[in-house]
Amino acid sequence: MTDTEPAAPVRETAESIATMEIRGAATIAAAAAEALAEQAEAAAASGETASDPTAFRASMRAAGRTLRETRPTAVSLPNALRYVLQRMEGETVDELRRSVIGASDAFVRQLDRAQEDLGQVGANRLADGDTVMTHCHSTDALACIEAAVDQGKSISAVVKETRPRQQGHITAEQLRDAGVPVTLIVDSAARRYLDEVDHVVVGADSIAADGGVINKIGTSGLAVNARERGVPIMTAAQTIKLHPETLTGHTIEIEMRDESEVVDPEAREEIGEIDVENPAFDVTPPRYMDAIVTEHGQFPPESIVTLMRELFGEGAEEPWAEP
Ligand SMILES: O=C(COP(=O)(O)O)[C@H](O)[C@H](O)COP(=O)(O)O
Repeated sequence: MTDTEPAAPVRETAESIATMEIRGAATIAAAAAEALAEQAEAAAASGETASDPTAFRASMRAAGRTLRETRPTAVSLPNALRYVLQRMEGETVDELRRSVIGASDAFVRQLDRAQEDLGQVGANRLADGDTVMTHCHSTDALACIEAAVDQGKSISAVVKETRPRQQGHITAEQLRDAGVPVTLIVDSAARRYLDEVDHVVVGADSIAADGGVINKIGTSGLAVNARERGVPIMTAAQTIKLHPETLTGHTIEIEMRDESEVVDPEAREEIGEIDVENPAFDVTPPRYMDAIVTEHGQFPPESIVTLMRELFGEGAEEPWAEP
């Protein structure tokens, strides 16, 4: 490692986030915070960063930039980096190291607690005997369903497979392990099954100031169909999913992923000269979402801006940027 090049654990975490071995907004946030703690340990142990607080700080910012550049849509990633790097303080390398490790630990603990708390709120919206429909794999959404089961409610699930990467299979396995009877369907069967469903529960990668929910591609179509069938839909999202930059008019970048996730290279050869596009996320307008469930309670999407201001003020700092 040179003094500005992040340590191996940061590079490995960044690679795992980019290739989606580590995925899902909350999991990405925890991994990023933990990688910063590992960077602090490594930087305090060797080279110029071990004796020079300025070099140490620069190496932490560089690690933040490497992690930030992996995936653009889930705001939990920059929010995690912000939380840890804003709490980096001290005159000596040892003080700086300890502050980073303390902030990283506190962040991960808060994530777990927030998920538990929002799970209770989401569970209260579900009734004994309900069938829920899910999209993609969201640990926040699963927390609601699992909490409902823990409350003694009998819940069953219709799980969308979620092309192209089929994260629905992970959801199906986890719900099965929680004792929830699961029916797995292809995405295009969702509308047909909505008549048998009492609630749609999804997660979020980001929530915009106007209450728009950014989540796995297909969420917005599901929400429109759910509204048309009269099925309530909630987003389970802890507040690290609130996107502070949208308070000042910025839009959220939708990640475009490689076409090989949609068509395998052999089939691609055969298809020849056509465009293949693979947007990973979409935006559900607030009017199609019934509630955003957070660790602070549930909110109508249009009022989420109040919570966002309270938690993030008027904007977003970038403590990983070069001074
Ligand atoms: O859209 C996805 C995952 O997309 P990908 O698989 O592309 O990362 C999830 O619904 C959110 O990230 C919320 O997940 P969680 O509730 O676990 O934060």
